Parts: sequence; C-alpha cells; structure tokens
Amino acid sequence: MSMTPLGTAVDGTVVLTHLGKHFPGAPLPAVADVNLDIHSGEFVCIVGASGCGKSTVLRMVAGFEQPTDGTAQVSGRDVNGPGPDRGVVFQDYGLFPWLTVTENIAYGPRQARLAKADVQDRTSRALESVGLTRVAKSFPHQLSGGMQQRVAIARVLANRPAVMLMDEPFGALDALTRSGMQQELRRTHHEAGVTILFVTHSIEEAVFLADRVVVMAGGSSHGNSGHVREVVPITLGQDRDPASGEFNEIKRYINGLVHAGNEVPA
Ligand SMILES: Nc1ncnc2c1ncn2[C@@H]1O[C@H](COP(=O)(O)OP(=O)(O)OP(=O)(O)O)[C@@H](O)[C@H]1O
Repeated sequence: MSMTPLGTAVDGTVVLTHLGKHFPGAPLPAVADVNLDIHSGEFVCIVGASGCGKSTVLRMVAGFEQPTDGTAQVSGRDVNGPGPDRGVVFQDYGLFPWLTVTENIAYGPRQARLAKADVQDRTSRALESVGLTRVAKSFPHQLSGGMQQRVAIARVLANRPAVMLMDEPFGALDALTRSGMQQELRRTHHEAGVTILFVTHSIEEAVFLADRVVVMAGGSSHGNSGHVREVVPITLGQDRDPASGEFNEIKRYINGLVHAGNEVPA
C-alpha cells in the first residue's frame, strides 16, 4: 500500500498465476505458465525476442484479452476486463486531436464524474508531474512526439491507477527524446508510487528503468509457447549510468538470456 502526492492510497500488487493464452486455431498457446508476483510500487520491465508473448501478457493484465489458463490478479482481484485501476500507455499516443492538452488529461476524471475542483486538481498535478504546464492549452498536433507521449502519460496519471501498463511507449521516439523520457518516467514513478509493467524491445531501456526485468523466450517461431526464462533483479540503485561497467555487465547478461536458444543454425 502506498500514499503519494499524485495518488490516493492504492494497492498495486499484480499476481500472475499459471497465466496462459491459447488463441483460437493456433497449434500452441502463445503464452504458457507465467508466474509473477509484482509488489505495489514496483517497476517491472518485460523483454524478449519478437513473438514471445510480451504484449499478450500485458494485454491480459489490462483485461483486453481473457486468459485461457490461470489468472491475472490486480490488487487481490481477478482481472475480468479493463478497469480504472489500470492505465494503459501504447506506442501511438491515442490522444483526442480535437481536445487541448488539459482537456485530454481531464477527460478521465470528468468521465468518472468527479467534482470540478477534483478534476482541476488532478489535471494540474498530472500536467506538472510531466512538465507540460506551459503547453496546457495546445492541441496535440502542435506538440512533438515526446510531448504527446507525456500527455498520454499524464492522462493515465490523472486517473490515479494502481497500475500503469506500458507497451513500448517510447518506441517511436528519437534516441535523445527517448532517453529524456526514460529519466522523467523514473522520476514520475518514484513520485506517484504507482506499479509499472513496461514492455520494451530495448534491453538498455529495461535495465535503466526497472527494479526487475522479466526475460521472456519462445513463441511459435521456436516451436513452443512464450514463457518466462528468468527474472533478473536490477541492483543498480536510483542513479543509473548506462556507460558504467556494472550497467553493461547486467545488459550483457540479459542480452545472453534473450538470445540463448535463438542461434541461427550454420
Ligand atoms: N489476437 C491474436 N490472435 C491470434 N494470435 C495472436 C493474437 N495476438 C497475438 N497473437 C500471437 O501471439 C504470439 C505472441 O504475440 P505478442 O504480440 O504477445 O508477442 P510480443 O513478444 O509482444 O511480440 P513483439 O515484440 O513483436 O511485439 C504471436 O505469435 C502472435 O502472432
């Protein structure tokens, strides 16, 4: 349980138990037997080669896909569909183009029929936490990709979810913007105390952001189901330097796990 300036008291535990998904008509389950306990406020990244089921796991936690095996629980309750306790951020920002930045962020709290003062308070705090106050009255098309993604993150924060689910959210950004966004997200995560489950192709991004990195493997191109290969705790502390030897050692280790068994035959 955590109490934060950006949120109310929330229990953002996520428990995955024998979680699996077999899509109709597929010869094998896309994902099988995923077991994971994420504690409230933890930052967990999922990495793995294309097709190993990273997005499918995230989508089951979001409630967009029903598991065919096992359960996903958030805050002690089985996930049966999407809900306001979980906020989702995708690579494409999904903003309403006809609404200003402020209106985009206020949309969720308004839909939840919160009192006007509450809506304003949540919106201004979320704006502030991602450094967007200056562009509050702009429309999405007037902003860069990085700024638009900040709006998407603020929009989720304004709903005060217990868990943020992020699927390759920085994948479309240039390297410099991406690195800035990673630093901001770490700070925001720290302030908001929200649990984050974050899917990425970038091992460096995962090592920079996460408390733990879940390495997934397998998938139909390997003749098996996507599964968790290893969960790697990142013991680098708050100030992480991607140029440091320690950082690179962990990166190399995870890289080895991601690519083990994927060697192209000679
Ligand atoms: N709606 C669906 N119907 C049928 N098969 C699906 C569906 N969604 C995903 N799959 C299959 O499940 C497997 C895992 O897909 P998923 O998108 O979860 O992998 P991923 O690790 O996120 O891949 P990537 O890194 O390429 O995004 C793939 O073989 C994919 O084709």
